[in-house]
Amino acid sequence: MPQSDVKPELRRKFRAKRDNFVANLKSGEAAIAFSCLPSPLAQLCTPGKIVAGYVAIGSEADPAKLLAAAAERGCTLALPYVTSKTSPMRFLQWKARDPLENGPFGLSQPKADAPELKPDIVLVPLVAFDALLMRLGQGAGHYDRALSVLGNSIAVGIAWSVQQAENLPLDPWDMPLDAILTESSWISR
Ligand SMILES: Nc1nc2c(c(=O)[nH]1)N(C=O)[C@@H](CNc1ccc(C(=O)N[C@@H](CCC(=O)O)C(=O)O)cc1)CN2
Ligand SMILES: Nc1ncnc2c1ncn2[C@@H]1O[C@H](COP(=O)(O)OP(=O)(O)OP(=O)(O)O)[C@@H](O)[C@H]1O
Repeated sequence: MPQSDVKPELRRKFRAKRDNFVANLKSGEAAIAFSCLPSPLAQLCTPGKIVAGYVAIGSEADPAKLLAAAAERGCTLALPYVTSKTSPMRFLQWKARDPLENGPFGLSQPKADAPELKPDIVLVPLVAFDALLMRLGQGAGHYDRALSVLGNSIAVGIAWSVQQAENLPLDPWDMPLDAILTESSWISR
């Protein structure tokens, strides 16, 4: 069976795990999670680097404080912009106080006319990851397509530890991550 056919069930399972984990987090644990850049990531966030993040929805790990820390270090920020499942994703510039607009799938996105940027570092949302640093996303292929054309960018998955899967099913287009940051660890090659 094509690997894609087993992915929907895995998405359901790991979204439920993530929801359950976040619902049971103590408020102190939630407050410190993803609140500062781990040193390998801080070292990459030098002035002028372009760092793309995302606006978390639901129980996704929230990179907002990591983005603020990168901006504090002189990085330029970008957020993803999509219009549908099938159209390619672009990264648009975003500054801390710029207003966001409602996009599809309940997303908050920069205004469509913000400048398009090519990120050096991409903080990547995910549904599940494995020890080989492969990821399962929302199923639209937005990040697989974006990462495949970005070339030298560094892709860092941001996830709760319960999102780690034994072995994810892989399709030929799946793009590996360079590292994963969870609330309790930094996993890299
Ligand atoms: N916060 C966030 N922003 C992001 C992504 C993401 O995963 N998370 N994306 C990653 O590609 C892109 C948007 N792509 C998406 C593609 C499909 C669905 C989607 O089908 N969502 C389901 C509900 C998911 C759920 O239950 O958690 C839906 O709307 O039915 C969402 C985003 C860019 N921005
Ligand atoms: N580089 C690519 N070029 C064209 N289509 C692609 C590419 N990468 C993935 N796709 C398409 O995206 C669809 C979804 O792929 P998959 O189910 O692996 O998504 P995902 O990894 O969960 O999602 P995402 O990458 O958005 O987080 C597939 O139909 C696949 O054909």
